[in-house]
Amino acid sequence: MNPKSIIVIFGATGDLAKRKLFPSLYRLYEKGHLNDQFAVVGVARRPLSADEFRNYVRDSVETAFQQKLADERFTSHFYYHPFDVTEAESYQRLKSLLEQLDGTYKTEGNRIFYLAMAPEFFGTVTSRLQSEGLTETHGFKRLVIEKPFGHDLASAEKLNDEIRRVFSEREIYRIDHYLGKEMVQNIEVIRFSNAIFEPLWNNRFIANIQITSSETLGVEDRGRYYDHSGALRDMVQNHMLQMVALLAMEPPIKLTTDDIRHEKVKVLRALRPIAHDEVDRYFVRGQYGRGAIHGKHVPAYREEPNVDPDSNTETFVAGKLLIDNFRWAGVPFYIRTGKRMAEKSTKIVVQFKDVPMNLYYRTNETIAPNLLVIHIQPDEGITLQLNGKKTGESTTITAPFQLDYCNNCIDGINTPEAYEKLLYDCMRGDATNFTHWDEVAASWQFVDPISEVWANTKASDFPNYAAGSMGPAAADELLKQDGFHWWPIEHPRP
Ligand SMILES: NC(=O)C1=CN([C@@H]2O[C@H](COP(=O)(O)OP(=O)(O)OC[C@H]3O[C@@H](n4cnc5c(N)ncnc54)[C@H](OP(=O)(O)O)[C@@H]3O)[C@@H](O)[C@H]2O)C=CC1
Ligand SMILES: O=C1O[C@H](COP(=O)(O)O)[C@@H](O)[C@H](O)[C@H]1O
Repeated sequence: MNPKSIIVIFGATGDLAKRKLFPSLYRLYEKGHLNDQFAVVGVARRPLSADEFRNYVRDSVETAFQQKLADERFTSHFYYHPFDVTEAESYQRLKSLLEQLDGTYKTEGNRIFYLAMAPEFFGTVTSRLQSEGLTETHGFKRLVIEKPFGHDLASAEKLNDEIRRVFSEREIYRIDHYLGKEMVQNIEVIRFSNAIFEPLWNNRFIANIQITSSETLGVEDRGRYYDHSGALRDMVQNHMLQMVALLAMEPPIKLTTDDIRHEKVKVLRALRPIAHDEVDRYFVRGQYGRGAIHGKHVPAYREEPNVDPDSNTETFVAGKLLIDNFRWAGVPFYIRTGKRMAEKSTKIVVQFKDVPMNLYYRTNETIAPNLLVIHIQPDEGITLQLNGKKTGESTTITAPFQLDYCNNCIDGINTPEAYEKLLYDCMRGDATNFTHWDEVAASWQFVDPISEVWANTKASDFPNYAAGSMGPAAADELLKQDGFHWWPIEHPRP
């Protein structure tokens, strides 16, 4: 089914639209997932003509794919409507444009409003869309909303109340772009379609689960936003907890949006709350100092543009999460994420418990644990680490070996970009890979006490990790005290 819709992008001249949204729409168009019954209207303040905007879109696509567009077929679907979203009058002209385009492209009154602009505008835009009649349509109306969805539970509730006055929960698509990643979507398939995993997927057989999402980039030009956010709000509240939920949820009754979300919410609600006086025991914060990444010297976080030179903001978080339910009681989920780390890598390592009796036991030799590694990015695939006889040695000497499947090594397969999948899902009305309000609320509830403690206590040791390292030593201690260690994130492909 090819969806028909007008997509209104608020913030169409911004970084997100340019780097992600236009290229993703182009890929959908090129693959034939969009028929000709679609139009995109860009909204931003700067005065561009329709032609200038189309050139801007063309440029963004050509930059993303490093190839020239052959003709104007794709960009001819784009329109531009310059106005300041805080001014009520301009919405009437936008309304007329949408009605006119609806006739031209036969989009049956279907409208997607994509808020790709600063969150302070989310409430204003949604209420104006209603008061000026843009949401009165005979087709569907949907709201796509970018992160951050609030900066704590109270602000998220306020924002949610504002948008729920205009859009029902079913019409709201809260973006978490990790949910659009191929291998994040693969987690449930790996778990629920393999007879060898599901029986072992519990506290009887799993020792711990580790999720690492490390970046080599610093804050780039987002210092103003990031210095008020930090890694806990920027990455943990959303992407990291979403991955925890997918790894820990019960098998849903059916693979429907509601059933999957229901199971994820149950996990987030079962996270053991961290009391203020327990934060130091379960969580570690870090901030990068100067260092070198892949041989290039980079400045400390406090030296980045638009960052307070005395900033207390964390650029790294490691945490130990416990899920208080029958399946996971006693199994630590370790998470870590940070900027300016040694590698760009997102990986999940499931460490299985040791065999009950080590027949190959020798005083100075230990048997390696079985590991299931889910490679999210940049490499995609899974590795299963098993043990076998060490070649050429007697049967008492074991050695680990890896069964390796590489998803993005297959010739001709070009994994769709997360935004491409999410835009297409939204156009088709599939909200499975978007976050429900209950998930957002439960995540903030978990994260809030940690950010409260960190906001109120100055980290005396910041900066406490060098750019280009794997974070502060305390993150290693977190696992060491439980008898574990972080598994390496580099994974040389054969
Ligand atoms: N960039 C990214 O990689 C990511 C961004 N996000 C989120 O996406 C959203 C957009 O981010 P990003 O694109 O980086 O932001 P930018 O600052 O690059 O872009 C903001 C956009 O909003 C427009 N704008 C600002 N004020 C007004 C106004 N009063 N009326 C109309 N338009 C206005 C700007 O255009 P003009 O100046 O012409 O008005 C511009 O198009 C944010 O919520 C961000 O958190 C989420 C994940 C990643
Ligand atoms: O949402 C965000 O994610 C990016 C990391 O995304 P990835 O797809 O490159 O792993 C992060 O850089 C950014 O700070 C954060 O807002």
